[in-house]
Amino acid sequence: MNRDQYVPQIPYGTRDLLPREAKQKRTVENSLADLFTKWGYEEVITPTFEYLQTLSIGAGDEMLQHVFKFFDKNNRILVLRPDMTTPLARVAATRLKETPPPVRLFYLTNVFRHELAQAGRQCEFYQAGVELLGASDPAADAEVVALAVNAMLESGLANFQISLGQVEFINGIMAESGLEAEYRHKVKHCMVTRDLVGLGEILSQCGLSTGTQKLLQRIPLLHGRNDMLDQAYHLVQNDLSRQALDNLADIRRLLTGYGVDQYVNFDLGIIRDLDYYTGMVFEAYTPGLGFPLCGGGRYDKMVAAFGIECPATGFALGIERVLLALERQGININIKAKDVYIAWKQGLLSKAIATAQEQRGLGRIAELALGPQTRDQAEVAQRERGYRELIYIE
Ligand SMILES: N[C@@H](Cc1c[nH]c[nH+]1)C(=O)O
Repeated sequence: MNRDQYVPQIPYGTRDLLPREAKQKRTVENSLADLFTKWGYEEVITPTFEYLQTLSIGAGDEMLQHVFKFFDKNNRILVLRPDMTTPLARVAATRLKETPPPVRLFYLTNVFRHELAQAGRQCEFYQAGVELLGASDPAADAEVVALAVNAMLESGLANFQISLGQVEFINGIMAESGLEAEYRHKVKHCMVTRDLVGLGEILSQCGLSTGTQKLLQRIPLLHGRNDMLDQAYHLVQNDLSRQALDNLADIRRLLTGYGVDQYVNFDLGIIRDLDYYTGMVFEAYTPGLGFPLCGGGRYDKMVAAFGIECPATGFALGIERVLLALERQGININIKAKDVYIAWKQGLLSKAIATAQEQRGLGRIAELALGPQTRDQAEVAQRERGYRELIYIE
C-alpha cells in the first residue's frame, strides 16, 4: 500500500487519551489511590494477560464470552484480563494464601472486554477497585459500599445513588418455584438488561404459577428505602429470600454509622451481569448516564474455585464513566495548573536551566524554552502554552 494513502487507525474499542484527558484521569486515580490507602487497602499489580485456563476457573461464562484471546509461542491460549476480581482471587488463593485475613487489596488498571463501544464504554477501559478477602460479615459488605460512596465523592461527584440488591433474593424465589436452569438464566438476563417485556414473555412460557410469575415480574420494580424491604419480606416465604433481605437490613444499619445513608437505596432488581456474585450486589448511578459508574458485590465461591475457602466482597469504578459524568454535569476537577514558562535571552540558557530547576524544586510546574526568545516571543509562548506566569531571563 502506498504509505501516503494509509491512515493509521487504532483498534475498535480503544482510545488515545490526550494530555487534558490523561491529566484528568491521573488526578482522579491519584485521589482514589490515596483514599483506598487511607482505608487500609494495599495496591497490587497483576499481569495484563492470563492463561484462559486459569481465568476460566474464576470468571463465569458471561465474562468469558467477552474476552480477547490470543496465543503464546507454545500455542497456549491467553486472554487480556476482563476484570481484576478474577486475577486477585488467583493471587489470594496462591501467593497470599498465608496472609492472615482479612486481606484488603486495591488496583488502578486497564481491563478489556469485547463490547459494543460507546461513550464511557470502550473495549479497553480503566477501573479503580478494591477487594476485601477473607471476611463474610455484613461489616465487610458495609465497608465496601461505604468506600464506594467515598470514592464517588472523592472523584468530585455529588449527585449519585448507590442501589443495593441481593442475588439470593431472586435465587430463593426461583429455587422455590422449581424453575429450570435454562429459564433461570433467561429471567436473570432480562433483569440485568431491564427488559420487562422480554421478562413477561419468558415467564409466560415456563409453566410457573400465576402468583410466582407476578412476583418475578415485580422484582425489577422493588426499589426504595427501608420500607421497601419490609414490603418485600411479605411477598416471599422462602428462607433464602428472607435471609437475603435480613442481610441487606444488616448492611444498611452499618452504613448509617458511616454517614452515607443518603446515597444508598435498595433495588432488588440489581443482579449484575457477571455470574460470580453470591450475595449483596450494588451499582452506582448518576442522572444523565444510562449505565452504572461503579459496581460490585459479594462473591464467596470464586477464591474457593482456585483452591482455598475465602469469602470476598469488592467493587470497581469505571474511570472513564466517572470522567464522562463529571463533564456532563459541568464539574471541574482540580487539575494542577501550569505555573511558569521560563524563557531566556541569547547566551543565558545556563541561568534559565538553574531557574527552572529552582522552580521545580519548589513544587511548581515549570517549562523551559529550548531556544532564545525575545520578551515578546516569550509572552506569546507563555499564553499559547497555557502558563500562568512568565520568568524572562535577560
Ligand atoms: N469486577 C467487577 C467489580 C467487582 C469487584 N469486586 C467485586 N465485583 C466488575 O468489573 O464490574
